[in-house]
Amino acid sequence: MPRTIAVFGAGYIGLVTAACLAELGHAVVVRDIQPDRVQRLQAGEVPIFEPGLAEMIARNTERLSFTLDAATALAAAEVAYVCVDTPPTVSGDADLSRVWSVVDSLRGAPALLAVVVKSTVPVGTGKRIRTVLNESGLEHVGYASNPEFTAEGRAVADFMTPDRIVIGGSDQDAIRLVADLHHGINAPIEIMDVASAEMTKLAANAALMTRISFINEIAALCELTGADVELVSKAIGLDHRIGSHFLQAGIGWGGSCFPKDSEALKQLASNTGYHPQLLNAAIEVNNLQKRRAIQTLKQALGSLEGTEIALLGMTFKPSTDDMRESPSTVLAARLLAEGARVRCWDPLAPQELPEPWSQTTRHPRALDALDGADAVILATAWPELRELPWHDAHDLMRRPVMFDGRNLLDPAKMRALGFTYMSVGRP
Ligand SMILES: NC(=O)C1=CN([C@@H]2O[C@H](COP(=O)(O)OP(=O)(O)OC[C@H]3O[C@@H](n4cnc5c(N)ncnc54)[C@H](O)[C@@H]3O)[C@@H](O)[C@H]2O)C=CC1
Ligand SMILES: O=C(O)[C@H]1O[C@H](OP(=O)(O)OP(=O)(O)OC[C@H]2O[C@@H](n3ccc(=O)[nH]c3=O)[C@H](O)[C@@H]2O)[C@H](O)[C@@H](O)[C@@H]1O
Repeated sequence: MPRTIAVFGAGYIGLVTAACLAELGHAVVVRDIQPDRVQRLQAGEVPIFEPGLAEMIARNTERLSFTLDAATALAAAEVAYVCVDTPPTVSGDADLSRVWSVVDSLRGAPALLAVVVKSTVPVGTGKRIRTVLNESGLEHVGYASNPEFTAEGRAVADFMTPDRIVIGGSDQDAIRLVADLHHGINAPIEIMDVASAEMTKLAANAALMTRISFINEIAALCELTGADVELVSKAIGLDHRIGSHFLQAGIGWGGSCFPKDSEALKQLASNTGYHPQLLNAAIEVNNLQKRRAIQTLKQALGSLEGTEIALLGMTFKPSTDDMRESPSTVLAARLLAEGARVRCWDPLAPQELPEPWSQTTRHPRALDALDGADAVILATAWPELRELPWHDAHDLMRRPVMFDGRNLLDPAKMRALGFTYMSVGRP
């Protein structure tokens, strides 16, 4: 049955959730606190890039609207979806201030049946929200946790065809309501208590990032022993007990979630007196991975002082414009600190970026960034980089030195073109 839904937060998750719920037939009002963002959405502009999102919003305009005003969003809403950001505080714990601000705005909502939290939150948050709802005269309103597992760059597809839908709650009506909102999606629905749903989200991300750090550690051992991590990764992934996903070695994981969620889980553990050794190791391997890349380049060039380095790929992964916690940012900062000049290229990264990017030069074409460069780092696995005319690039570069941080290119071919070619965990 179609419902009326208020979605709080018009970011990557809020917009995808709103568009997909509208696509499933529900009427959705999205509320954000950024006037510029809301105005652009009202004018039919989509402020973030996510494949298929703009098209989905465009074909559901009758069922989708955008507002700055919480009361307008809640006027007829039967469900309030919380999709606001939960960034780290200075202590590394998740900052829940935006979640509390949404919960505060729910008082007096006339038609509300359930509050659903999709934002990633520490275990125990739902229990606290339940208490606050009860104290706000909303004891009749149900509560559910419905964590999100979509990955950026494929969020719309992931939402519509998920591996599973997780619903945490103790109120059967709220659980049924959230399950019914997903009518039309063919996926197992895992129903559990709120704390387990909150932990499922953090544990899923921790499992994925631990796998990447694991293969990056194996890559380091491959470098020391002459083995090839790409062959090893493929062969171990064929074991059905291991599986092939998230075993791609490279300069490490970044993004809006793995870094902050690993830190939040670590602090959650520390706050309960537990020392999360495996998680700490996964984080440490990831931090070292980016520094190892700079070390490798430094050894190849002798010194980075005064060199011109082309940094190709700025976003934390391909098919997104998201720069949050991108490994490229650490590479750019380290290169600048070593005295190098950095010229960068990316097809989707925003033009306006915080430090250290203003100290770099941005080129619209990868070949322009390579012209006269002493070395190139491939930092994001953009498919265009595979197609680049590397023969021409070789001739344009002052010194044809390459660090392929995503193992995108064929070492033998690049060496045959005359490159001093280095990658992650391959001879
Ligand atoms: N980005 C992703 O791929 C995924 C994100 N998540 C989780 O989803 C949550 C949201 O993440 P993103 O969408 O990436 O964040 P985002 O930063 O892109 O979007 C958050 C939006 O919420 C708005 N906002 C802040 N306070 C508000 C309020 N009181 N009322 C209405 N809107 C408000 C902000 O202005 C912003 O537009 C986070 O907890 C994140 O961990 C979970 C799975 C995947
Ligand atoms: O909680 C979240 O926000 C989301 O975090 C990740 O999604 P996302 O960060 O969008 O992107 P991923 O595809 O997971 O990549 C994360 C990082 O790991 C790196 N990565 C990924 C896979 C791999 O094999 N190797 C590797 O280095 C990527 O380059 C990227 O920097 C999870 O995949 C989603 O399930 C989750 O919902």
